[in-house]
Amino acid sequence: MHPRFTSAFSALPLRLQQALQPLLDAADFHGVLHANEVTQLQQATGLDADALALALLPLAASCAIAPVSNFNVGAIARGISGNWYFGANMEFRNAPLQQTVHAEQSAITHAWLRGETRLETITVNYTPCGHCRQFMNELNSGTAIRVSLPGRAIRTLGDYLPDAFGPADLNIAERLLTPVDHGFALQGDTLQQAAIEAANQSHAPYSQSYSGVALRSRSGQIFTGRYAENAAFNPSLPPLQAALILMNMHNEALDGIQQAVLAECQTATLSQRDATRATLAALGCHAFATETLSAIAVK
Ligand SMILES: O=c1ccn([C@H]2C[C@H](O)[C@@H](CO)O2)c(=O)[nH]1
Ligand SMILES: [Zn+2]
Repeated sequence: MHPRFTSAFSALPLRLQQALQPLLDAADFHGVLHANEVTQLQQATGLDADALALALLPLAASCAIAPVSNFNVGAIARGISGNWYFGANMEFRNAPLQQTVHAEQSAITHAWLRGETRLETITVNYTPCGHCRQFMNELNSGTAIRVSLPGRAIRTLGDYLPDAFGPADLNIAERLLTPVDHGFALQGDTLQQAAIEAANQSHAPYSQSYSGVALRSRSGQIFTGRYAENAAFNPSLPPLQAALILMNMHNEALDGIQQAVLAECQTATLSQRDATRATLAALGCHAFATETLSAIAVK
């Protein structure tokens, strides 16, 4: 298993360790537990789904990158497919705190990028902050998503976010996780096409400034991220952060990005370009060159 899991793994109940070991040892373990694996783990441990997710939280929290706070937050998003997705907070040295990714955003975006279309429950090791509650209120599950925390009764987002402000207040019907295709033509090389494809699936109903990012990692793999806007604007997740979430879940070091492409419309109201370049530079990636910078998606 990846070394970041070993310490948390060794503190898990023995039966859970035994059932988990082959899954974590698989070379293709990328922070997802498929529905059949979840069932298998429940059978082996006798835990119900909620208790199992709580027991697994220390593993998700092991994926945290928190050089500023040293505060590791782990989350598990549970989709209607039955698949579970790990998430963890990510902080970036030499960048503003605003670039931080919260564990809940990580787990939700992880699920979204892997094609999950609705979430039922999110399990987190700390009470979700206001920013995360607002981020979750963008989901197509609305305030019904179940929120499970250690030592607390399960409640819904509605309980944690009463009198919520959300997309409906701006007369927006689109919701996060409902599949969309903005129809921009794919063009350019593989990385550019991946970025455009991500922009096509981005959630930007407030600005229509669709955007996507594609990163080529040290191992040569491509990771894409979609922009996820929020009705309250500030909790929006930039496309670079989404791609970094996937990269982190794939055990790839964030400081090993070889090349990055941002796809966005030149005529859009908003631009991710400068913020993306700055955060990439903070990660030591300067291959956000002008020629690859603006893989302009053409409708
Ligand atoms: O709901 C929360 C609250 C905080 N954090 C992270 C953000 C930051 O990295 C650290 C300190 O706030 O904890 C989360 O991931 N989720
Ligand atoms: Zn938060």
